[in-house]
Amino acid sequence: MVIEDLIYRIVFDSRGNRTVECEVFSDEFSARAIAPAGASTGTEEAIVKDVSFIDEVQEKVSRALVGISVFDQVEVDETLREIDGTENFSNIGGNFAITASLAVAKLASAISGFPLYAYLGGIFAKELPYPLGNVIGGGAHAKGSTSIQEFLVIPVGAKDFFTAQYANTMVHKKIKEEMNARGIFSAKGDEGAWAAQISDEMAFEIIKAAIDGVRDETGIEVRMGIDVAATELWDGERYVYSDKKLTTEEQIAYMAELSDKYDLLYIEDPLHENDFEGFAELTKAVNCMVCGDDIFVTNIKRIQKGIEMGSANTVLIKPNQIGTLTDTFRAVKLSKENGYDIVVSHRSGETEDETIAHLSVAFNATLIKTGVVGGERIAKLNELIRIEDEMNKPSMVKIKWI
Ligand SMILES: C=C(OP(=O)(O)O)C(=O)O
Ligand SMILES: [Mg+2]
Repeated sequence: MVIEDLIYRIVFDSRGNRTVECEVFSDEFSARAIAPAGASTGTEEAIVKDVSFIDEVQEKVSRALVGISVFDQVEVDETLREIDGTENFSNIGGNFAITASLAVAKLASAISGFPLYAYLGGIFAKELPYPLGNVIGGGAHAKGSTSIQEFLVIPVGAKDFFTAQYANTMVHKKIKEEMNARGIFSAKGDEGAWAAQISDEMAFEIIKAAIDGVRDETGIEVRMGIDVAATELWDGERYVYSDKKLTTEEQIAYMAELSDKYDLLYIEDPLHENDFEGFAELTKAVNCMVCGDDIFVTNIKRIQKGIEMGSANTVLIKPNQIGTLTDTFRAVKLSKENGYDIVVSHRSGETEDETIAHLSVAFNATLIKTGVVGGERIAKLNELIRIEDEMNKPSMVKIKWI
């Protein structure tokens, strides 16, 4: 079965921005994928091409891909790389490339009759990731709120995915109650996390109260994590918070202190995107997941450098950072072969596209980072609930850090 037709159309994302959707056709089958968009993007990410180039890109991509077998994902992805001709997809755009790549995988899955997680992950893909839920947010996702971009929760005590997501929704609700009780006005940021004019310290305290409440009511243990998105704080010399400026050494000490004080299970981007040494120093100093997002950008060259230097122990996987499913898979493979955990992640600008739910299962991710509430986040979380329902006796992944 070959790709018979490929079209792009412009649709909208959760921030109301225009984005591209790719739809591919073969026989009576069709499948589509939509590009998400970041706000705190890594410098080395695949380039996002303006949607106004849609006709030109469609002409190039469809001419190249029509006729290729829907089951030859590597050929499809290498062809996308070839017609682009650059490392970072600056020609056809990573957004146009990833949507074609994922749409073809979804088409192949539809034709094969296997759900995408099974088509990609095989019959032994039977473990579900824990949801890493964003409950309080600031930084580039909600200016005027906290300096740390994301305060995250992981319901490690839940025995199944449904209960895990349920626990995260309880924490999210309790945080609102806690803020109301303290007279703090809050609204929602880009990812559905609560945004408020509070200090980072206050955010930790509020979340602690909320997860204690959930434990008392349900017996489920919930741990905390953060995405500092430190590149956004770095001014070239220091990390600039609303209430302090820290040197690299002070930043590392601060991260270690937070990890101790709040028993953090997860710290993402604690240092700026080019500080491989700082990442390595912190990874040695703490006993939790230290995850690289902007530093690795799902790119095997940068992940390889991190592995050699001992930077981080976890890799954030965002398919649109690298531009094809094949390169995403290579990033996952390299990370895992070297003992790194992986976390499959949404972007702050999202849509109803649920593909990453399947990727998280196919790739046996430890966590899926995709918010807690909001239609575009719930699309992925509910898909995981469906996957759990449809699987015969799935289990949750074992988190080696607990
Ligand atoms: C999801 C994130 O944000 P963005 O999509 O804005 O890069 C992140 O930094 O992990
Ligand atoms: Mg991040």
